[in-house]
Amino acid sequence: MTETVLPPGIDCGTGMAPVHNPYTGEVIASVCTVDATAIGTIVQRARRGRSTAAALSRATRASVLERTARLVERRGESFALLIVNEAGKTITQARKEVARAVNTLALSAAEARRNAGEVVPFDAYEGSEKRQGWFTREPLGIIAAITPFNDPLNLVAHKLGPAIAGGNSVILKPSAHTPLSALRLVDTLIEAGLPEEIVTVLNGGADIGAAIVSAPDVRMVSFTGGFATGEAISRAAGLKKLAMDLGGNAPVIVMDDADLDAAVESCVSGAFWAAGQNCIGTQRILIAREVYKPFRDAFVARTKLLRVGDPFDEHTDVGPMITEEAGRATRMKVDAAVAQGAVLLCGNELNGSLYAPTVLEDVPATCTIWQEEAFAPVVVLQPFESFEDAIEQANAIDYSLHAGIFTSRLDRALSAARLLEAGGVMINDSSDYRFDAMPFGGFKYGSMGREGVRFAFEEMTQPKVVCVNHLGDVR
Ligand SMILES: NC(=O)c1ccc[n+]([C@@H]2O[C@H](COP(=O)([O-])OP(=O)(O)OC[C@H]3O[C@@H](n4cnc5c(N)ncnc54)[C@H](O)[C@@H]3O)[C@@H](O)[C@H]2O)c1
Repeated sequence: MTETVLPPGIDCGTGMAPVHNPYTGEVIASVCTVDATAIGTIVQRARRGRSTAAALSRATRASVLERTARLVERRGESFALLIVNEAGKTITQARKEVARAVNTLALSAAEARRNAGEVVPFDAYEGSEKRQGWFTREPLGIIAAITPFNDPLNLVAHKLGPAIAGGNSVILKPSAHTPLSALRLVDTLIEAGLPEEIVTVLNGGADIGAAIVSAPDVRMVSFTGGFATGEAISRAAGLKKLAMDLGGNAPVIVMDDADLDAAVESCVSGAFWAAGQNCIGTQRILIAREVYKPFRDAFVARTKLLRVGDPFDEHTDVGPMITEEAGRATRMKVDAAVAQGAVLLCGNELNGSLYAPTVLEDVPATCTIWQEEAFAPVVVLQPFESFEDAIEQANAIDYSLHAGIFTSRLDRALSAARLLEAGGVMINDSSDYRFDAMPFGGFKYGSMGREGVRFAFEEMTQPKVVCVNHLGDVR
């Protein structure tokens, strides 16, 4: 499949860029790219979009989003195939992503109808009894949305849905690896009735990304991606609102009283879903010393059963990494850990872009694979001596999106929920559980703002207070 996809409304300035299937390496499409010289035209269009978007009633925004959700659902299989083709997710995982995107769009429509502001209780305070008022939620204007490769549809829906619901215009730059799902989603929004100038999709890399985030008319940058890119964006953006959904290195604690079978099953999925290219994927499993050996043996045995291969095959559990280079970089990090004393229990084999699910133990805490986000199908097993030790090890890393704990004791579960420094604590689930309506984001380094439709909607709108002074008596 080779096709030319032009972003609506912008001329193809710098030529075409190939999009590759990560499994076969085949070019599946060519997309028109733009560079920083196009930024003036882009912002001009976004300004027009801003006025159009703000003038749409909430009812219109909601019905466009509802129609889009229905269209995406109806064409679910074709969206899923596109995700497999450009991102290399397995077909089963791609179908789940489509279902989640439908929900994200439907939630956004509901938010457009629901979240209209609040009454401000002026009259409840002495001295302001003569006043009455409320606040509304107003659009911010132009929002720059920058998205990563790993959930090429749903993470785009998480930006566009709330932004449109809030009456904003958007300049969207999806990952250069996976622009096709984003382009198709925007086409679908337009088909559902969204005026074209409200969303401008741009294909390209860091160059155009940096130009967008530094454009003065842009009021907010909503970014999902890695720490280094987040740092570059925060330096370039200047005085703009920033929402930063960055990486993780998620810990899951397995207590001695846990249901070990459930913990193994859930952690295998948590570690290797989407070939580990998942910001809340389980990277460090901390296991009570008493159950370390049975957990480890069962975990490694279960991991070895995973079928690695063609993501279009319904039976495949683990598809490719986004590029062969990402696989090579992962293997180097694992080799470095082994050279420093880590024990390889399985995996670390690279075949094209397929990287075998990898389990390590005895990893020195100084290793990159312990300290930093792997974003790969690699997991580290580590025993702990006490609950306090587990919490300390879990919290030792400065990147913190989600954490998990398996235990049958309610007191331990609730203590962990209180003590784990993470944006979400999953009890009897691995770290990678996410429901699209919940507040989603990290604690600690770099994290700013929250996604999850209601929360993103609030980030992407601003309150405006209206206060009425009753000059006469108020009864
Ligand atoms: N917290 C979350 O919700 C979440 C979800 C998914 C992925 N992620 C993170 O995303 C990362 C993986 O995705 P990736 O490799 O695509 O991330 P990345 O940071 O390399 O790229 C993300 C996006 O930023 C763009 N970009 C690159 N340089 C830029 C610049 N200087 N200015 C503006 N834009 C620029 C890229 O082209 C891409 O569209 C991982 O770290 C993962 O944890 C986070």
